[in-house]
Amino acid sequence: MSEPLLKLDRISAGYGDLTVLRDISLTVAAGEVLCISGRNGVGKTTLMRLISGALPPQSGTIAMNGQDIAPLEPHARQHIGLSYAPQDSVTFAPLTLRENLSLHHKDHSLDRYQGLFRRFPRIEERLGQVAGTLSGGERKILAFCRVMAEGGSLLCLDEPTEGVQPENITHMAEEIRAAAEAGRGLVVVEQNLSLIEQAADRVIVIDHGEIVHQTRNGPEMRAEILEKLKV
Ligand SMILES: Nc1ncnc2c1ncn2[C@@H]1O[C@H](COP(=O)(O)OP(=O)(O)OP(=O)(O)O)[C@@H](O)[C@H]1O
Repeated sequence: MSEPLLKLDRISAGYGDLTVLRDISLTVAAGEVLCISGRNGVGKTTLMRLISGALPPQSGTIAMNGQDIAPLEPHARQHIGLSYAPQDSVTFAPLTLRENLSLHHKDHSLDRYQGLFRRFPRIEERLGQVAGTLSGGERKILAFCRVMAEGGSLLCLDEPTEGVQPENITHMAEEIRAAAEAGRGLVVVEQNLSLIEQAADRVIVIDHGEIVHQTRNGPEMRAEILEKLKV
């Protein structure tokens, strides 16, 4: 059998002496959407930092397509197909939307965004506006468009829907499903149950740095997640 796109085996990670994640094992296959949910401060962003390469593991292994990626810096992981949109969406405030979307591509072309512009027409309408004047939700959509167009085989999105209105959450879910159907794998940290229901194949709930529940998307999923999110 082929190796999963992403495999974490018994990972622990944290900051200095503080261990935030304990004994995390998970896989993501090509064509699969794995959502990670959990209450505030339980380690979801820490997990994304670990996958993206911003944070080294304290123990355990992390592999992409069977290759140990622990030694690889974030840019090297990006080079082998890992695209990451952090929770605090990286947009360059003094630059226009056009520049935010195009400067990191050699050809500076916006052609790769045509499908995304159809789903999020306000982004295309405002290409000449500087990103610093966007609302919080609009900035999240801009960052979402940028990462979805990056072309990575593994997309990691940290709370893409924060501050985004329901109609656009549905559009994000459609894009996520389309990416999965095109064979990409996605890890999406998300609290929004609507996005999870519309986009996930599977969901993992983290609490106190450990996986406390795993389930496939289905009629019982919402109730199971809500039960695990109870304080
Ligand atoms: N740079 C850091 N140094 C020390 N502790 C940190 C650092 N970043 C995060 N933490 C701590 O790690 C724990 C997990 O934080 P993390 O951001 O991973 O949580 P989260 O599940 O993403 O939360 P939220 O849902 O609020 O975004 C928290 O207790 C946080 O205070």
